[in-house]
Amino acid sequence: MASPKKKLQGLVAATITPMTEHGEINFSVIGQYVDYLVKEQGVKNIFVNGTTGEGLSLSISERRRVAEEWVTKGRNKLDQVVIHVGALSLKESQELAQHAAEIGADGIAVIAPFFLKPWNKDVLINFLKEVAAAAPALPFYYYHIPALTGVKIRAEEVLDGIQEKIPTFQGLKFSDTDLLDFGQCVDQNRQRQFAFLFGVDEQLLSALVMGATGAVGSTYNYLGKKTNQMLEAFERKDFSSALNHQSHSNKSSHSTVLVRNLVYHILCFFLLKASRSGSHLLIYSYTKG
Ligand SMILES: CC(=O)N[C@H](C=O)[C@@H](O)[C@H](O)[C@H](O)CO
Ligand SMILES: CC(=O)C(=O)O
Repeated sequence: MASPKKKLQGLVAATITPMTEHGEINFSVIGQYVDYLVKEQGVKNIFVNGTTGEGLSLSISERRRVAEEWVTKGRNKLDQVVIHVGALSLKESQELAQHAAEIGADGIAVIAPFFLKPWNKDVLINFLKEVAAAAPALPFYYYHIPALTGVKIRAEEVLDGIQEKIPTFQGLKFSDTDLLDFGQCVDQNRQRQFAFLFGVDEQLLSALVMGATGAVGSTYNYLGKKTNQMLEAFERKDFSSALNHQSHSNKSSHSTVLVRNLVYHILCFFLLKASRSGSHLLIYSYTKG
């Protein structure tokens, strides 16, 4: 059984799922990957099987094995391992939630079902509640990513009264550019100890101003160290350095795509030979600008 955890804060790397060139999961590099994140990037929290990890493109049995491997290899090295267990099937999602608890993960996160979509807040909350109930001892995070799920219910609305429905609710992973919605989530839950984890890496500084307590993102796989410098600058109220850090990271992501892709490809050379969803999402998102 998981013990009540300290709050998830700071940077959380959304891990890539390493693949062999034949499209099979390459479990053998996960130990190395953990060491790389901790030693080279100063990142000690991970988010597994999410968007970056292509969790929705893996089979349930693969998702279980990937989660197990990260938890095992991260033991005594990482602070927290959060497993994304969202799925279209409630049963599968519950199975993954229960499995995450059994293997000793530190939390679970769930996106909204995205094919037959919940049409209002209550329908969404009921789904999330059923999944959370399958892992009653694990902190639960709602993963808001409307651009990919198509579920546009504002996060502020979802959070309103959520703890009464989901006692294990511990925070929000907010992957959207609507900083008004994000700010209202923070503002209306000030007295609660929720984690407000921002998920649009390019706008993290703005989200910090609005009250983000941490960030989950793909870029922290290789910009972790630099982003930690930005967090430190923000903490000491050196906003001009913080802005320099953000601009620098963004420049490599959107204008000079090459620099960032180079770093990414070096990382991928060691970790990832193929991607389950065709061209890797990261490459897509880095080159789209
Ligand atoms: C769509 C997507 O993958 N979003 C990620 C988190 O949710 C981000 O970490 C982005 O990958 C990142 O901001 C780069 O564009
Ligand atoms: C960024 C993130 O949280 C994800 O890839 O799921």
